[in-house]
Amino acid sequence: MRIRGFWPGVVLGLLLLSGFHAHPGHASEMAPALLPKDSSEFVLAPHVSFLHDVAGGMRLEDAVAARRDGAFAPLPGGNNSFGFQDGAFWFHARIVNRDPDESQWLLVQQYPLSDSIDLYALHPDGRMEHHQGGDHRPFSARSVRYRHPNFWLDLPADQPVDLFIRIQSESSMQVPLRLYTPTAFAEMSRDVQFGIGLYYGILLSLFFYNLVLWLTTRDSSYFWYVFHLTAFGLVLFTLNGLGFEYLWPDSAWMADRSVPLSICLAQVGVQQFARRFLDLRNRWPTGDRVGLGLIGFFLLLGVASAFLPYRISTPFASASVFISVGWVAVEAIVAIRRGYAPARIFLLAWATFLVGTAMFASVAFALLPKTFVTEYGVQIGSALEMLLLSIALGHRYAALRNENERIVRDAKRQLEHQVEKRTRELSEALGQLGDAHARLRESSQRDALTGLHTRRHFHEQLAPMLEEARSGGRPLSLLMIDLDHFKEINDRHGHLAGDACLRWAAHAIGDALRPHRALVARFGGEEFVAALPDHDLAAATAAAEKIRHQLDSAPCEALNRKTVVTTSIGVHQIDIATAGGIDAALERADRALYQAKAEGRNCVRTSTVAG
Ligand SMILES: Nc1nc2c(ncn2[C@@H]2O[C@H](COP(=O)(O)OP(=O)(O)OP(=O)(O)O)[C@@H](O)[C@H]2O)c(=O)[nH]1
Repeated sequence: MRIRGFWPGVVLGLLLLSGFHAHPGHASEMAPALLPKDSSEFVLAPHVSFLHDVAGGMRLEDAVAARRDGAFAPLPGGNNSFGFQDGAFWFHARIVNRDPDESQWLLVQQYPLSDSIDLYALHPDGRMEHHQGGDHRPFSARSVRYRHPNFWLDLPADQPVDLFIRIQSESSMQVPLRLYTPTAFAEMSRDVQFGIGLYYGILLSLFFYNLVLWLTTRDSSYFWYVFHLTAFGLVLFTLNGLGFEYLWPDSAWMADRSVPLSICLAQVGVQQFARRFLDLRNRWPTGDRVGLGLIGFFLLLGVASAFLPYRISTPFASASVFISVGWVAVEAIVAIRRGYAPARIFLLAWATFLVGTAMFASVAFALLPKTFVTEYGVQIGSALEMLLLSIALGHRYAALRNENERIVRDAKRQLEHQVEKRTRELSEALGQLGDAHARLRESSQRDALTGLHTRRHFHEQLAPMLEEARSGGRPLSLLMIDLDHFKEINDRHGHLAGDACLRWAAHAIGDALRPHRALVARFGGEEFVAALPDHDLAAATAAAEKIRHQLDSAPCEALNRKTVVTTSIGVHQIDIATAGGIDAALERADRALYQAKAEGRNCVRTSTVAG
């Protein structure tokens, strides 16, 4: 596989843009090319002389005459490349075939982009063969269906044949001419086709692999990788002459435009892929803007190359490639310095491509010997580059996935922490609410003035006490306690003093009944009620007496005044076997109290009625 004239062609093209001209004064007769016996291929360059027909109007007769006049000159420095030139070039070589067994030879112009090639073979017997080739002629016109222009030559043994070759081309002017025997050509082209197939096979498998990855992940990096790979593949396809052979065999227009167009597309792909892969927008905004600028430039140049002459658009696009390629390397280095690990493989990939290309260019400049690795540097370098970029994409994907997983993990941990905190706060609030509720319940069960239980709470508590007494077969008694002549206390000492006396009496009752495990409540006004578990009538009466005595024996000291407060108490033992209910029992105790009041107050009376 030969790629005459891509990177080295570009460099040479730029160097030689000014062009070489034959100087008639230096004309010399070249030694004829002697094809030795048993040879199978032959490089023609050392035997080729040339004439630059700047106006392009010379005909064969003129060229023959000019050669006779010594106007043809040897190739400058043996170099068969002239860069971009105006007009036409005439080349001449005299060939003498020394092999009587091999009269059929194939002349191959190993540069696929020449526009028009006219080959004239002048035989000593006056016979003249004329062949035409180049990518401005249909592909089907070629002697052999091959990516390089080629021409069958009849070279009878020991007869000098003068070859005059006229080349006119908008692309670089190159004449890497080689002669092959049919067998040698078949073997050479088989090996080359195998190499080409291998190379595009690698590119195709990477293409489909990453295409599928793009379709499944929808990560645009994969798309731009595939774009870059396709466009770069197209550049080589075009430069190899395969574009003309397989894609546009009849289109001279496409043959001319495909080189600058594919170069521009490849650079758009490279820049866009680098922007996405390195995430320049976030990592290096200035670099990102320069990348965008380059994309805009190559897009414009791509469109312009449809109209610009090939000799302007191609060298311009090729020279711009150096800036673009260098810039990508700068972007990768900046990304690495900013701590983006996947950019290392990216840079390595880029380096393999650049080294491969540099090796290839060095061969063209004769700086390195021609070996398999150096000659196929661009292919090896670019295949390695594509492979490494594919690996880099995988790494980048893994890095992104790990980052995502880390974010999800962190978010989950934070959420758990939050939930834990909120649960703690909630249970604290619930605890406080429970306390408040308990306090509220307690306060609703207590009488505000005396601190004793309320009548309602007494009712609620008495029911279970009664039930307990019933089930245990134990006695339960009630006391109805009413302060005597309390109205008088209020009237005489005022309501506040009355309140103080009520509180005092309540405390005294509570203190007196504490040893009795009694349930004590304010029944209303200056009346109190008490339930005494495990007290029969006698025990309850004794407790009542204790209360009555306690109040009677010590005056209430309220508002600096001593007030005697006496009390009347009615006692009733609930008949737990036949009791009709709480209200009935309370009424019986109340009746006993009434009796105490009626019998002079400050005394204890018991209920005689069962129930
Ligand atoms: N200071 C004060 N007085 C109250 C309170 N509740 C009721 N009283 C008073 O207690 C008095 C009860 O009067 P009565 O029902 O006539 O009974 P009494 O004067 O105690 O006479 P007897 O019960 O028949 O001995 C009324 O004057 C009520 O105003 C209270 O919370 N504070």
